[in-house]
Amino acid sequence: MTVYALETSGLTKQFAGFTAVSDVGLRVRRHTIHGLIGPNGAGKSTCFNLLTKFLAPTRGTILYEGADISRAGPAEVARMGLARSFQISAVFPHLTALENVRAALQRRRGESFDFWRSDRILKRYDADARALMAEVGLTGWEETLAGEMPYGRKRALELATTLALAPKMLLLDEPLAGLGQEDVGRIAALIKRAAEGRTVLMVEHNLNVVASLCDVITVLTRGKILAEGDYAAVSANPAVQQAYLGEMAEPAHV
Ligand SMILES: Nc1ncnc2c1ncn2[C@@H]1O[C@H](COP(=O)(O)OP(=O)(O)OP(=O)(O)O)[C@@H](O)[C@H]1O
Repeated sequence: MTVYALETSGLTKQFAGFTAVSDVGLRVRRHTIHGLIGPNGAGKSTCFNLLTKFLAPTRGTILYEGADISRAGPAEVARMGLARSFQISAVFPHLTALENVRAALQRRRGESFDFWRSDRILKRYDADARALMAEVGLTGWEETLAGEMPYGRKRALELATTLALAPKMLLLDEPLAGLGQEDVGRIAALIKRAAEGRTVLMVEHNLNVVASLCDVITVLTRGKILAEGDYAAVSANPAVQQAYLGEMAEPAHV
C-alpha cells in the first residue's frame, strides 16, 4: 500500500491556451495535514478543483489511495471517501442545524433527503447528529436555523455535515477565509481534531494557521511547485520569500 493518500503526476490545466496548473507532482502523505499555499493567481484554486474533480485536467494523473481518479466525477470520488468542504457549502439555510447534520447522515446511508419522512425514522439519526454537533462545539445550537447562525458557527456546521459523510480525506478550500480572530482559532482547532485518523489537504491564505496546523506545505507560483517542506523550511527558502515579498509570518499556536 502506498504511503500517499493522494498523488498527482504531470497535472496540468490549460484555459484557452493559458496554463493555470503546470506539470504538478503533488504527494500528500496519509494522515498528515498538507497545506497548499501561494500568492494570488498561483493556481491553488484550479489545482484544488482538479483534485475534487470539479475541473477535468488537460493532462496528468491523480491517484487517490492508489486508484486512478483522473477521469472520475465528483460524486464518485466522494463515495470513495474524498470529501470537499467549505466555500461550496452543503448547508441548507432554512433547516435547523440539527436537521442539516441529520440530512447529511441520511445522504451517507444512501437515502435521498425527504421532507415527508416519518418522525420516527428521522429520530433514528438524532443521536448520531447530536454527537457530531458536540464534536464541533455546536451543542445548544441544534434548533437554530442554519441561515441565522453566526459565520463562525456556520463553518463549524459545514464541517459537521462533511464529517457526517465519514470521509477518509478532507479537502478544505480556504477554511478560515472571512473569519474573525476568535473564530479562526476555534475553526483551526476543529480542523486539527477532524484530522485525527484522516488526511487533510487545505488551501489557505492565513499563513499563521498554515504554520501551526500543516505538517507539510507545498508552495505554488505561476502554476508550478516552487518549494515543499515544513513551514520552517519553506519560509526560510529565498525563492518563497521573494514570491511572497515578506508575507511569511511567525508560527502561531493553535
Ligand atoms: N476558468 C478560467 N478561465 C481562464 N483562466 C482561469 C480560469 N480559472 C482560473 N484562471 C486563471 O488561472 C490562474 C490561476 O488561478 P487560480 O484561481 O487557480 O489561482 P489561486 O492561486 O487560487 O489565486 P487566489 O489566491 O487569488 O484565489 C489565474 O491567472 C486565473 O486568472
